[in-house]
Amino acid sequence: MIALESLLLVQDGFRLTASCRFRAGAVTALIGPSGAGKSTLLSAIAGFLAPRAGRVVIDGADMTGRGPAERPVTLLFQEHNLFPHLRVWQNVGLGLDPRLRLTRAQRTAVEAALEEVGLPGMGGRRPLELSGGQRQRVALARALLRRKPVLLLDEPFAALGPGLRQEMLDLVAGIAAREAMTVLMVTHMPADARAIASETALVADGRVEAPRPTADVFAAPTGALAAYLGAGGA
Ligand SMILES: Nc1ncnc2c1ncn2[C@@H]1O[C@H](COP(=O)(O)OP(=O)(O)OP(=O)(O)O)[C@@H](O)[C@H]1O
Repeated sequence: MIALESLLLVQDGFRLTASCRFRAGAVTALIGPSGAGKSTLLSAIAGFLAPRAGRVVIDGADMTGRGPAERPVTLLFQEHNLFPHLRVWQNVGLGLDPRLRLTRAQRTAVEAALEEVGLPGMGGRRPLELSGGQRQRVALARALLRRKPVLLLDEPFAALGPGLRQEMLDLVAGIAAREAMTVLMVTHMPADARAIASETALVADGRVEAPRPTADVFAAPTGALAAYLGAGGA
C-alpha cells in the first residue's frame, strides 16, 4: 500500500497536498486537468522530488531520505524511455544493471521479459527498427524486469492508437494482477481507468482526492471532476 501522509509538494509557485492511501496489489488511476500535479505526485513517490512536508510510506516503510534507487518503485513515462543507440536487449537489461554487465541468468531474464510483452527474439534490434507500440513494450519489459512491487505509469500509452492502447492496458493489468503489484496510472482517458483501475483518484485544485471505486467516480461526476470531464470529454 502507498500512504501519503499530510504530503505537501511545492515546485516554484505550484502546491499540491495529499492525505490518502492507494490499495496494495491493485491498479489505481490518477486523473485530472493538465498541470494539476499528477506527474509531480509520481515524482515524489518515486523519490525524484522531496516533499516540503509530510511523508510517503510504502508497505509500511517510510520513504523519507531514500533516493529513487532505494525505493521499491519503477516509474514508466510516455516518452524518452529507450536509448536509440542500444539494442533492445540492452535497453531492457538496463533495468537490472546500469553497466550492462549481465550474468547468463540475467540475459535469460531479459529474454523472458521480452517474451512476456510479446517481443520474443527482438533483442537484437535497435529501437528505430521497431514500431511505436513495440518500443513501449520494450520499455514495459524493462520496468517489469525490475520486479519492484510498485509500478508508476505516467500516461505511458497515450501516444498509441486505441487498439494498441487496449492491448498494453490488458498486458499491464494481467502482469500486475499476477505479480500483485501496486500500480498508479496517470491517464487523461476515462476509458483507460474503467478498463483496468479498480479505484480512481482525482488530482485537481491543488489536492489529491482519496481514491474511490472507478465506476462510482464516473457514474455521477461532480465539482472539479465534472468540470474536467466536461472539458475533456468522458
Ligand atoms: N521541474 C519543474 N519546476 C517547476 N515547476 C514545475 C516543474 N515541473 C512541473 N512544474 C509545474 O508543476 C505543476 C504540475 O505539473 P505536472 O506536470 O505535475 O501536472 P500534470 O497533472 O502531470 O499535467 P499533464 O496532465 O499536463 O501532464 C504545473 O504548474 C507545472 O508548471
